[in-house]
Formats: sequence, C-alpha cells, structure tokens
Amino acid sequence: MTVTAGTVTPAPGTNAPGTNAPAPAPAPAPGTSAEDIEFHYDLGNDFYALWLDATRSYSAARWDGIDGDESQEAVLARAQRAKLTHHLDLVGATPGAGLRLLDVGCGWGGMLAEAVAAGRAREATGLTLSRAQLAHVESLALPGVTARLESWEAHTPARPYDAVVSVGAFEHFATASMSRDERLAAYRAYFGACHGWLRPGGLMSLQTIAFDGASGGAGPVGSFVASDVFPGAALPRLSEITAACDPYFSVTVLHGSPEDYARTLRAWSARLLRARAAAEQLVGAEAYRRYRLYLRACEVTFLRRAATLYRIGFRRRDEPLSLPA
Ligand SMILES: C[S@@+](CC[C@H](N)C(=O)[O-])C[C@H]1O[C@@H](n2cnc3c(N)ncnc32)[C@H](O)[C@@H]1O
Repeated sequence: MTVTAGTVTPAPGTNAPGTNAPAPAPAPAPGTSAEDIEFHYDLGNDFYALWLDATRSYSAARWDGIDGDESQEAVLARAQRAKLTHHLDLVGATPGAGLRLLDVGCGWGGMLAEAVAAGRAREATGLTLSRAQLAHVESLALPGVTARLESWEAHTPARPYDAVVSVGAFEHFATASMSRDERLAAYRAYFGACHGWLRPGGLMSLQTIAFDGASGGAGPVGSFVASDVFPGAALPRLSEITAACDPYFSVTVLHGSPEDYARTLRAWSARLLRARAAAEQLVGAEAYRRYRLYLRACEVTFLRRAATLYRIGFRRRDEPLSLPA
C-alpha cells in the first residue's frame, strides 16, 4: 500500500492492514463476472423502465412516512428518492455540500443524478459492469457526473473522494461457490479499497441484502435465484460485513429493514403485472414469467425474515487496524 499526499493508493490485499509487511497473497476478489452482470442487467433498459420508477432505482426504497398506493409510480419514486437522500445525508453530502462522491454499482444513475441536482456533490463518479446501464447514464449527460464501465477492484482515482456510497452492489462482490474465508477476504479487499479511495475522515454508506435466517442460500428459492436470475451473486451475513470492515472503518449507523425490500418488491411486481403486454413484447413470455416469479419469491423471503436489508454508515479509520482475519 503506498501513501501519497494524505491518501492511501488502493492495493487491496497486497499488504496487511497496520503493517508495512507484504501480505502473503493477493486477496481473491472474484465477484459476479461481467458476463453474469450483463445476463441480468442488460436484458434491456426499456424493460426495466416499465416497472422501476423514474429514478431507475433497482434496490430497496425507504418507505418510512411514505403513504399511498405503492404500485403507483409517483409513490414508488418518492420512496426511492427518500432512500437516495438517506444515503447521501449519511455520508455528509447534504444540499450544497459539493463533495467528491463515488457510487460503486451506480445502476442507471439515480444516485448520481440526485447527488449533483442539489449540489450535494460537485463531482460524482459511478462504477458499473453493465454496458446498458453505462449507455443510459451517459445519455443523461449530467454535469459533474462520470460513469465508468469498471469493477471496483480496478478503480484507481486520481484524487481521494470525500464520500463513497454503494447500494445493492455488495451482493455481487463474492460468489456462492466461495468458502466463508474467501468471502471474508473478498469483502475485506473491498473495504480496503474504499479506505484507500477516501480522504481522512471520509464517510461511507452501504446498502445490501444479507442472510438473516438459518437456511443461508439453501432451498428452492435460493437455487432458482442463483441459477436463473442472479448467477454469480452471493449474500453476506452481518457478521461477515462487520469482520471485513473492522480494520478500515468504524460503523456509525446500522439499520435493518426487511419490510423496505418486501414493499419495494411488491411495488415492482404490481407494476410489472400491469405492463405485461409491453414486457412480453420486449423480452418474451419466458423472461416475463421468470421476473414475476423472482420478484414474488424474493418478497416472501423478506417477509419470512430469511433475508434482510441493511443500511450501514461507516467512518474511515485514520490508520487501519491490524486485526486477525
Ligand atoms: C442491483 S444494481 C443496483 C444499482 C443501483 N445502485 C441502484 O440502487 O439502483 C447492482 C449494480 O452493481 C454493479 N456491480 C456489480 N458488481 C460490480 C463490481 N464488481 N464493480 C462495480 N459495479 C458492480 C452492477 O453493474 C449494477 O450497476
């Protein structure tokens, strides 16, 4: 890890936190492959536009205090905006703050747009592995926004960021075939990279689904989602997230909210059902049915508390701690 001008150039896994000694081996960080990302996210921007909201958020909305028929686009969009501003507030990107912000896994750019619209960020960079998403973000031509077709592992910013957000991407940073130790190493490499990108005192926010029940990924729903919907993805457990971040960050806020994802999935299902004819024309009857099934199956998974949703705030430690893996 090289230290330059008050920041740490990221080289995740190449040396042990808190020491100058080289680490034994680079941490494995093979999450979902670009091909598997494209299998899911490049099904077509027009298809996703049929049932996502205007912010094109493809992650759980924040429903606190939001009333109304959730399947209506305006209500869903309000809840999605509440989610976006929640994360931006959490990292100090309040209106007018003018921060330098990184969004890891920027999707169709909703967070980037919200960040620059109210001057919360002066410069906002988004990373995605989906060509279709990149094309959409570029078509928005948002001032101050840069989108890159790049994995977080390869990202080397010219200057440190003030804040990092990542919403609904952490589920792609490890694969189901990894052992717990390998997953921990991959997550730890991610937090090490974030530490390297951030200025001293920098803040970070993470939203991710996580296993919460006893069954882990086992069972028919898990296998269906893993094989037919999100190949190459894996859910963490909270204990893995906290163990992985500990050398680099202190946790400032932790919210668990499975209801937020159940309600979002219900809203998406209702909207997709209403758009059935257009959806089938765009992606075919089989894909339409598969998506309806996946949205409903995942809703039930959250209602049964087999999985949950976390929103976690972090503060960068000035010096990484040397902790056992
Ligand atoms: C479920 S989408 C969430 C998008 C957006 N944050 C939102 O909430 O709408 C997951 C995103 O993570 C991105 N992603 C997955 N693995 C990635 C990686 N290794 N590096 C960068 N982005 C990644 C995908 O390309 C996609 O944009």
